[in-house]
Amino acid sequence: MMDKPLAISMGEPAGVGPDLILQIYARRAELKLPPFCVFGHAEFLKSRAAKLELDIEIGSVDPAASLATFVDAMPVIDIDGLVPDHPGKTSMAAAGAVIASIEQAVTATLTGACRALVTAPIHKGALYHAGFSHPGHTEFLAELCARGGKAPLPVMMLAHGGLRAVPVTIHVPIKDVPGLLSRQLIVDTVRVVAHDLKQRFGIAEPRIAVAGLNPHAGEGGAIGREDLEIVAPAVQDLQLAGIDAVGPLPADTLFYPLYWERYDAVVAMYHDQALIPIKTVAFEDAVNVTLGLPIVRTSPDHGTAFDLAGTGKASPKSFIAAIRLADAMTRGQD
Ligand SMILES: NC(=O)C1=CN([C@@H]2O[C@H](COP(=O)(O)OP(=O)(O)OC[C@H]3O[C@@H](n4cnc5c(N)ncnc54)[C@H](O)[C@@H]3O)[C@@H](O)[C@H]2O)C=CC1
Ligand SMILES: NCC(=O)COP(=O)(O)O
Repeated sequence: MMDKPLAISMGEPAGVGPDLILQIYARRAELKLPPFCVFGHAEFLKSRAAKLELDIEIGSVDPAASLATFVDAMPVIDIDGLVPDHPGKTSMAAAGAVIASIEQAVTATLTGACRALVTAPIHKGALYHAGFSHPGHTEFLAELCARGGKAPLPVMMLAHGGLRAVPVTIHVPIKDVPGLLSRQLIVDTVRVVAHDLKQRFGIAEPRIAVAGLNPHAGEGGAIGREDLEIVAPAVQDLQLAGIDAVGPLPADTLFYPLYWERYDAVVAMYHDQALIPIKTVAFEDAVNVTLGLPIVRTSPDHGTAFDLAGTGKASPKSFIAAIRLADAMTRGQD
């Protein structure tokens, strides 16, 4: 596997993803980065590199040729389509190439041509507008990994060092969260977390904290009954299955460092309950990892940052951390 490149999907052309890919490639030697290839639109990437005044070569290749090319030119697996270079301005015309770059990068990773996938941010609103029917990468990747069979349960995890936060429900309206939460979904999600922390992060016996849904985890049922009726029974099921899970714990105090540091992951009930704490303390460094897939996928924690696209001013730190984590998670695989 070490002789395979990482696959990077180019993300939303109007956002900072392409800028960061190009800037990071320009610093590949200084940062001692593992070789990667970019699934993207070569002419567009050349245009953005020129805007950013980056003096780099871009070579259109296939994944197999990427390792040799990486030293002298950024290897690009060229995606067909029309991709205008307008930082901060989405184009319906580019949606096809954005989606195809993810699809082709997943195929290359599933077939072993690449060793892991790192995705640059997409603009979900722009893709929905163009007819994309998946809420985000996380759910789309599960469908692509199904390869005609049953899709795995994809689990989003934001990680920075020992702080790992997982939402049980992901890209759903907040009003739907209580109805979507079920004992089975919590059990299945925590099982995936426990499995992948063992297999992919080398944590022999993961300790998992499960947050309650309601303030103060429902205060014994007085402030909402979901914690009593759904979360607590799920935690009991997990404990009976030999998983070191505790909860429901009050979500507001759970992210106090002396509290979360007792656990290898915190499983929260909805997107913002998990992501706000980690983005507050580690926005520039945290990485988004999708658990539950047959491939390793990481991503920077931030989005398309249209206000910074084309300026060269976006921080590359989370993207670099995503590359390093994908590398570390697949190092030593055969
Ligand atoms: N993995 C993915 O594909 C993700 C995609 N998104 C998408 O991104 C779009 C915009 O989302 P927002 O909520 O506005 O979040 P955002 O992360 O794009 O921007 C939020 C704020 O953080 C700043 N920021 C973001 N990245 C930065 C960087 N690397 N360096 C310095 N400052 C940075 C932006 O300038 C902005 O002020 C949405 O469509 C969302 O769905 C959001 C998160 C992840
Ligand atoms: N806020 C993180 C996020 O929405 C990332 O979603 P995905 O595109 O990685 O599924």
